Amino acid sequence: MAQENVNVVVRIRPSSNETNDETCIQTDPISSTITLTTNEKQFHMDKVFEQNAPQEEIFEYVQPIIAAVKNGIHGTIFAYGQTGSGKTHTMIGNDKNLGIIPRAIEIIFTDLNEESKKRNDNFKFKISCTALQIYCEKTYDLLNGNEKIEIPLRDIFKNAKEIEVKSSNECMEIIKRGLKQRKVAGTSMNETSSRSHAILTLTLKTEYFKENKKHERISRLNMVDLAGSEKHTDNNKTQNREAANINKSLSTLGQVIRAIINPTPKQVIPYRDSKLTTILRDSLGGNSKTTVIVNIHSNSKYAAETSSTLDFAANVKNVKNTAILQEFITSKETFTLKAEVQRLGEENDKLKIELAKEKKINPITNKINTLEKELNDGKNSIFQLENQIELFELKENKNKLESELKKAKENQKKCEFEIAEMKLMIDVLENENQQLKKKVQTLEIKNDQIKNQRNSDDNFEQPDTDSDCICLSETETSSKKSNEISKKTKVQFKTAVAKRNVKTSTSNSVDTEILYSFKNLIIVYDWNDPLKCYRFIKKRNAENYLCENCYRKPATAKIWFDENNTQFANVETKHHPSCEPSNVRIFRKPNYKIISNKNSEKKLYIFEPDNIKFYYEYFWDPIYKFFVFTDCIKPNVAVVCQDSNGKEYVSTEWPPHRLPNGAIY
Ligand SMILES: Nc1ncnc2c1ncn2[C@@H]1O[C@H](COP(=O)(O)OP(=O)(O)OP(=O)(O)O)[C@@H](O)[C@H]1O
Repeated sequence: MAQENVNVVVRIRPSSNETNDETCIQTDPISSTITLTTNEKQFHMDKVFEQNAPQEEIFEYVQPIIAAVKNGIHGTIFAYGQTGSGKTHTMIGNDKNLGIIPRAIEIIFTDLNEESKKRNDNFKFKISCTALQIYCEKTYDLLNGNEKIEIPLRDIFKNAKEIEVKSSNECMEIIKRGLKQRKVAGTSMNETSSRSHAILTLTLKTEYFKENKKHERISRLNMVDLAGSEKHTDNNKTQNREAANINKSLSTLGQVIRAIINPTPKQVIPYRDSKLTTILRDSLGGNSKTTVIVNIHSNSKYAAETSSTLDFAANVKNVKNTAILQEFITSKETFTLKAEVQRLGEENDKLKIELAKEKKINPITNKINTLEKELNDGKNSIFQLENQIELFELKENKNKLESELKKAKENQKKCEFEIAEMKLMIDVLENENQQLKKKVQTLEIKNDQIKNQRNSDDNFEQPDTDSDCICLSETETSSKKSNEISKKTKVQFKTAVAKRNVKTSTSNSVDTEILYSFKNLIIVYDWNDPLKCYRFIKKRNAENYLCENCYRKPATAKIWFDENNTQFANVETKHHPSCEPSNVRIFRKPNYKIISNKNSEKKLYIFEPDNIKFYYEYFWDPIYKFFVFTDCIKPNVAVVCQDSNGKEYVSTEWPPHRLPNGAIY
């Protein structure tokens, strides 16, 4: 669960009938800001309750904490402030104006009873209460009927008397009786001033079964009415001692809060420096949802106390708590076995008592033997049941581990399959690479031959005279071009590429021209649209070529030669998945340049349509009679064609399968 700040609200008590009722505060209820007019200090709170705020409104505000407690989360509500500022009024109130404690008890009982009815008794709850007071740094139990017995601080809630209550009325009666024992006295500022801190705790235990599992939740609601803080006093000696002790515990409370919000390395939060902070340990910086109600006077006479109270409030607001759901889940079997263990344990205890009695009253050995045997049987049963519990828990653990192992194995299989696929792909690429190397070698030999030929003939191609011009004016997109190309152009386009015939198509397959063939790679035209093409690759030793897009679901393409020894590809359209073909794009001058260098090596430069500083460099393939670049995994080809008017243009797959080069000028 996430951390959340302690919630801090200010409640201003109505001004008393004093002669000087000049106020020392200004409030802004919208921004929940309170300003001390004496020093213009501003304090931002979570909520500011004006003087006339009724008890219902305060209770409404703390309802989320009570709801959380009902759902298994610890909660604390405490009132802090100067003596006579309205803490007891806020927490306990009177018969006409009930405070938070009686209202909380009432709503908890009502809601849990309703829940129990609603869930057809698959919801049980138990509520118990404790009431403590801390007076002059000693902790007393207000429910044990003897106020003088101090309870040891260690495990205070175990040592305090906890009374299970069945109804809100019973609970209130017990609490009222306890509170009567609380130390109160008339001070100069409050006729019935609380001279002790009162800590009332309700412990809620709920249980229900869900999917054969028992869910138990145990949460506490602490409701604290602190003793009043006052520095000056004109009271008697006892009251001065009380005031000193009250101030000591409240100043430790302040130190604890400052230590929580300004932590330093190796520093220990001084919770144990006072009884109050020891008990409230979980409520401040611990496992609890906490709201602090800060009660103040508005009268300027109390400006100094009000200021220090608001300083305290501003500090508490920075304390962060982490409230965790207090739930314990046990499977039904474990629960039943545990109950059985408990029953046998109890039986065992009874038997022991009986045995002891028997020994005293009647020393007949037979009876003793029988009882001892029963006792041993009981012990054995307990031992067996405990073993069963352990076995059951181990089995549960084993099942969990097995299912985790199964998942891990499945994952491993997936990974192995992926690795196998990758290896296959690497094989194909390596094969391609080798073929490319061979091709380069062949080209180099060819090139040498051509050079020799040219040297002898002195008959080489002149460089293109337009080669310096790179200005682009017109680039035709494939879609536009697709509409423009006439049937005749198509035919010419195809003829110009490879001078091959389009074969007749059957329903399942079509014979088509090969735009480019590179042993393991063929690029063929889309049989319907010469502005689109498909790429097919061949696995090692495979007869057929596979669609490069949907590599795993092969669409077969096979290379054939007709009677004129013309190469063509037969593509099975039926099995071809709906892969997007690559676009073929047409470029017209000056969007491309063909340049021959001194060695008569022809190169084609196609300029990036959107940025003429970049270009793609293609090398002339003298064998296949088109341009190609092969320095990437997927070679691209570009063919020089003529349209119906005899105008030259370049057709190529677009965009190419690599990044463009830098600008040439
Ligand atoms: N909001 C309020 N509305 C009406 N009466 C109030 C309010 N707050 C306080 N009072 C009255 O003021 C008196 C003093 O209040 P209360 O005893 O609650 O103060 P306190 O902060 O608990 O003081 P101490 O710390 O001395 O115990 C009581 O008579 C109480 O009824």
